[in-house]
Amino acid sequence: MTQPTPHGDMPESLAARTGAIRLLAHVLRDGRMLSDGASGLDGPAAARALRLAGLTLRHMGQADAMLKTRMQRQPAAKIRDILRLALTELCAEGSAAHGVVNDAVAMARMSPKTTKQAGLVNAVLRGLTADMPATLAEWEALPAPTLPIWLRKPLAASWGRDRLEAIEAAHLRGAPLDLTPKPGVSVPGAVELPTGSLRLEGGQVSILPGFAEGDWWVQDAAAAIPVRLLGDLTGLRVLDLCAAPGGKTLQLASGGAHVTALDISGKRLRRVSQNLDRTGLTAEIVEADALEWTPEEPFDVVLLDAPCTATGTIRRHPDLPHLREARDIETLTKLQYQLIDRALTFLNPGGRLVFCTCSLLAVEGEHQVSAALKRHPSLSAIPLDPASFGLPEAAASPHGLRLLPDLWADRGGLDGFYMAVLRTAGATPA
Ligand SMILES: C[S@@+](CC[C@H](N)C(=O)[O-])C[C@H]1O[C@@H](n2cnc3c(N)ncnc32)[C@H](O)[C@@H]1O
Repeated sequence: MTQPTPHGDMPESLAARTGAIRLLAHVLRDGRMLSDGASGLDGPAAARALRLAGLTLRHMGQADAMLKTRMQRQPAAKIRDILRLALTELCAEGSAAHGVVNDAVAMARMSPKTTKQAGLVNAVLRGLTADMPATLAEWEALPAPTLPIWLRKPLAASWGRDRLEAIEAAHLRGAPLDLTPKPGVSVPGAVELPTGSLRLEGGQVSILPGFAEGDWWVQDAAAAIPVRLLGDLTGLRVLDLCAAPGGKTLQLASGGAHVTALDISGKRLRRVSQNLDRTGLTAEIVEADALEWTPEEPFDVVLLDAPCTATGTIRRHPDLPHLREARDIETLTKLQYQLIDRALTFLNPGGRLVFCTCSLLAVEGEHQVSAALKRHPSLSAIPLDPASFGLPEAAASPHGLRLLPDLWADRGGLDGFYMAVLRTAGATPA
């Protein structure tokens, strides 16, 4: 007799695949992020569903190219997702063919709307799995998936075609698990990067040693650098202006600063509070629109990790190219410029503004800082030497540091980021 599972009578593999199909629909048709966790599952099946949906989004270009030659007409959207997932599992994961095909057919049969197309799913997948070596050779010979044209164009213009292709290859490889440790903390099995972050291949975060003790937090190695640019933080009054979910707030507090963590989103600020509780660190939390809020006293440092397209995090979030649009750039760059000007009004004379964005686009990084320096002639950019922060020379950039995901390919890469430190005129605070 079949034992009941946490997913009713469904085995975990079928539950995870069903969850992945649900997630693909959320991203591709409802425009929701994968991280909204809408698979309807929990525990290991939810984690597997999320991983499968992400893998399918990463390889969607290849799967679509292969499916196109095998079907005369476009099937229903859900059937297309079932086939994309199956093909990705077969070719990119090397999953066992019988399980993949049986579950794909079972998923097609689950709904009256798609059950009639179960035969098509079966025929296409049986055809592909009949000669797996040939199918794999065809998959391998396909061009690597590319970014949407609205992103490719500006990236090729800023970084060149070779670099663009290297970035796209890095997106396909995915990302390791990076941790930012409190001073003196190490994690068994983790490699220490020259920038100070600890790197693991992956794993369930909440069962890693030191999680419950709050010894570290999850933060991409690139995202951990902006705070490191500030050096000693002891006793400084620091405003983390767009703080949630709080990776940089934790770094600032752990470095001995008096931190005010402000964000417009109360929901996201709850994550900052949870992170502070777990790590035993403290910061004053403010829920406000930075463009309207005014502090009672100025700050020595403002860290502005501005809202942006987040295109630097595509290797972790393969849903982003499907959710963002070219028109987002204009809205976000306008907000970034307003936030920079607002942030400068919060500083003491001689105070420092760290501006950073996890974007691949120069308009959200280099151009913003160049324009701010022109608008405010008394502002200066503090020169940053990549080597002083453990980074390769390729990270050198006008006024700041530019990280792209193809850097450190042999170590597992980095998210894309731009960062600069600007100083206002006047006395330097102690
Ligand atoms: C890139 S995220 C910040 C990530 C964060 N610094 C970290 O390291 O975890 C940008 C944040 O800006 C916030 N935000 C957007 N517009 C804002 C505004 N007008 N005022 C304050 N926060 C804003 C968003 O809610 C979001 O949490």
